[in-house]
Amino acid sequence: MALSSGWLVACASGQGRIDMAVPGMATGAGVGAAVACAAVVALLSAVLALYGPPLDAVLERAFSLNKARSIKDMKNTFQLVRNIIPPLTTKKHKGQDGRIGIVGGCQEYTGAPYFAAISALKVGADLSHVFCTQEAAPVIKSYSPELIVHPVLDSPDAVQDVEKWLPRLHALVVGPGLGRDDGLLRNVKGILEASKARDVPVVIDADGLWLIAEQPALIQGYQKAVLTPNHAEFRRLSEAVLRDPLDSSDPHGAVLRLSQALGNVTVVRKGERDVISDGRQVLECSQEGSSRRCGGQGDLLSGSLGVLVHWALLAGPEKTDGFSPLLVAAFGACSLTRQCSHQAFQKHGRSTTTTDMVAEVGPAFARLFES
Ligand SMILES: NC(=O)C1=CN([C@@H]2O[C@H](COP(=O)(O)OP(=O)(O)OC[C@H]3O[C@@H](n4cnc5c(N)ncnc54)[C@H](OP(=O)(O)O)[C@@H]3O)[C@@H](O)[C@H]2O)[C@@H](O)CC1
Ligand SMILES: Nc1ncnc2c1ncn2[C@@H]1O[C@H](COP(=O)(O)OP(=O)(O)OP(=O)(O)O)[C@@H](O)[C@H]1O
Ligand SMILES: [Mg+2]
Repeated sequence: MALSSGWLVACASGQGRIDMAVPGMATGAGVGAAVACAAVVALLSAVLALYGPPLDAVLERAFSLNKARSIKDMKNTFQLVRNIIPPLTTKKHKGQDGRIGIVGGCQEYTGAPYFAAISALKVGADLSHVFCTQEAAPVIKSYSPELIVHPVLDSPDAVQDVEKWLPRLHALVVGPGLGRDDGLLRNVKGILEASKARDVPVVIDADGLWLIAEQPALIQGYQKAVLTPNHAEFRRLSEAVLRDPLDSSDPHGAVLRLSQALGNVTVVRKGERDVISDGRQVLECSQEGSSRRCGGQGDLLSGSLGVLVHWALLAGPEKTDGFSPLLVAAFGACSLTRQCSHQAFQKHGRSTTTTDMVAEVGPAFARLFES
């Protein structure tokens, strides 16, 4: 809606973009004009209170690129995420929108692989497989009938058992709830090598990053890998790969350097702001999240990213306008996770847990990418 004598104000609300026209600025003079101005300011304030901050302010918070790109670029980056999302049509068969594997789940940790696997489904994957230890399998199965659970990770044939599924998987998320048992990590090393040999994209998180810090050569130069370290994991990786204490004064540079040292593997450093780099460009995502730091939010991110990586690679660089598809996928997963956190917190406040965030994946996805 637009009025010829009015202002067009663009706001981002929970429901997406809302255009509102504010009439009356062209006619007033003197006191009349001042009153009209005050009225417009009051009206705008009320509108902003109702619908949230202006779109540009939302985007400014959500994005920055080497501090030099304009708000137009920020809008474009959300658009690039939209570009990689496959259309829902009646012509597809089950599996086409994503068959994602999660490698993780052991005696101690069953929640993490569940959060990653269910998030992949909620984002839009068709099938989610969990490869976990024998003991963890019945527990993970009992959380959800939607997951396909393979109790193979601690078997002597673990690598072959997972390898036979690789031709049918579009991406693998390695590490949520894996634990650090030496035997399990040896099997995961074999699974990573098999995935690289078959060109399967991998997202490496949590204890998968512990393995990479021990043996960076495992992932060196693999262009279909994304690492998603939290604060502690980033420090560990940086110190192992760069052999220097972490420089906390330059967060963008630190991520850029780690990515470069790993041969342009994409790195997503999670934190108050998420910093993403492929060793060439740096993106920052500070989409409004929440102050709740309950466990499992990173698992939601890595599971979502598994799907988005598949979609981005399928869409290809022509849809991502020169950006690396993995960079766009990572930006999408970070903004989605933070938006889930924001929405869940609005409903549940301090009692928010990752289960509440999983329930927000659909609405948050629609708000960010489908409105
Ligand atoms: N429900 C489940 O099953 C879940 C299972 N999970 C699984 O647990 C496994 C281990 O993963 P992880 O992330 O706990 O391991 P790790 O790298 O040792 O970091 C822990 C230490 O790092 C520190 N620290 C962290 N952040 C920091 C910060 N911002 N700033 C400063 N310090 C920070 C912090 O140190 P502290 O404060 O305790 O001294 C903390 O003790 C893994 O398999 C994972 O998937 C989780 O996914 C959650 C849900
Ligand atoms: N201080 C913060 N403020 C706002 N958002 C944050 C903050 N720290 C992390 N996040 C967000 O929380 C999500 C998970 O990041 P986090 O660092 O908690 O991962 P994690 O430790 O691997 O989680 P998990 O408990 O699943 O292992 C990311 O989307 C990140 O952007
Ligand atoms: Mg984690």
